[in-house]
Amino acid sequence: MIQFHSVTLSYPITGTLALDDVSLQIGKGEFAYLVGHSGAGKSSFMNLVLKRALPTRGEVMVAGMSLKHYRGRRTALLRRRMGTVFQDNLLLSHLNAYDNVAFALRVTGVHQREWPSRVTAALRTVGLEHKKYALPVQLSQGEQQRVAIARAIVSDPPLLLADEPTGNLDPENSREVLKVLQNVNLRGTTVIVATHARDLVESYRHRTLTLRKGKLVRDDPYGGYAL
Ligand SMILES: Nc1ncnc2c1ncn2[C@@H]1O[C@H](COP(=O)(O)OP(=O)(O)OP(=O)(O)O)[C@@H](O)[C@H]1O
Repeated sequence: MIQFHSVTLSYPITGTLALDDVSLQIGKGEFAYLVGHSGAGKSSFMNLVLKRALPTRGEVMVAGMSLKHYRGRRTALLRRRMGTVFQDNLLLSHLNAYDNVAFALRVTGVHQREWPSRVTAALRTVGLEHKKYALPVQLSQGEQQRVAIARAIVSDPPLLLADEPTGNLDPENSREVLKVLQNVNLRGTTVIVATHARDLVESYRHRTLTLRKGKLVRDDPYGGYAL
């Protein structure tokens, strides 16, 4: 699903070396954590996969195709095929949970006739079917994050990128969100989670990639937090 071939990212202007000669492969259907101290390069990794940043050297491939070959409209289409969940998932405050999730289908051009079944299924996956009429303000932070996950998966993306998805959550909500991400993975979606949450990485073991100062220093197939 993702291949990095000797990828270096040095940000223009500041010249910061965010990723340094990183090579790795993440297969279809895998669940992988990306861990590392602040500034280690986790978000930069995500930005490269989303083609929000371009490698200074090396090559990034997604679904077997080099991102070099994606331009303009195709880049936009590629991004739409990736679900993203971030720490601060801003739901639209005037829309209820259902409409927030449906909004993702509207922008991807899915026919309106398909919305009810798909939105309901996505809300069911995150355990919030019963809260579909709730506005974001009426939901806990953990529930809001789960709506954000429903929004990210409603268009059935083959790949889900989650950058600090539990960053704002207490331990109980963090575990709920992690379980939801695991369920999404069990349905076949490749899931990559960048996180600082040592307890989650230790409790819910998956392949763990460790970055240190932009270098990939560990790749543990059975997980474990080794910072
Ligand atoms: N747009 C940018 N321009 C210049 N430097 C940047 C930019 N974004 C990130 N950096 C730098 O690149 C390095 C890697 O940052 P990155 O955000 O990828 O780390 P991170 O592991 O995600 O950190 P955190 O856990 O704090 O989010 C850091 O030194 C950071 O200051």
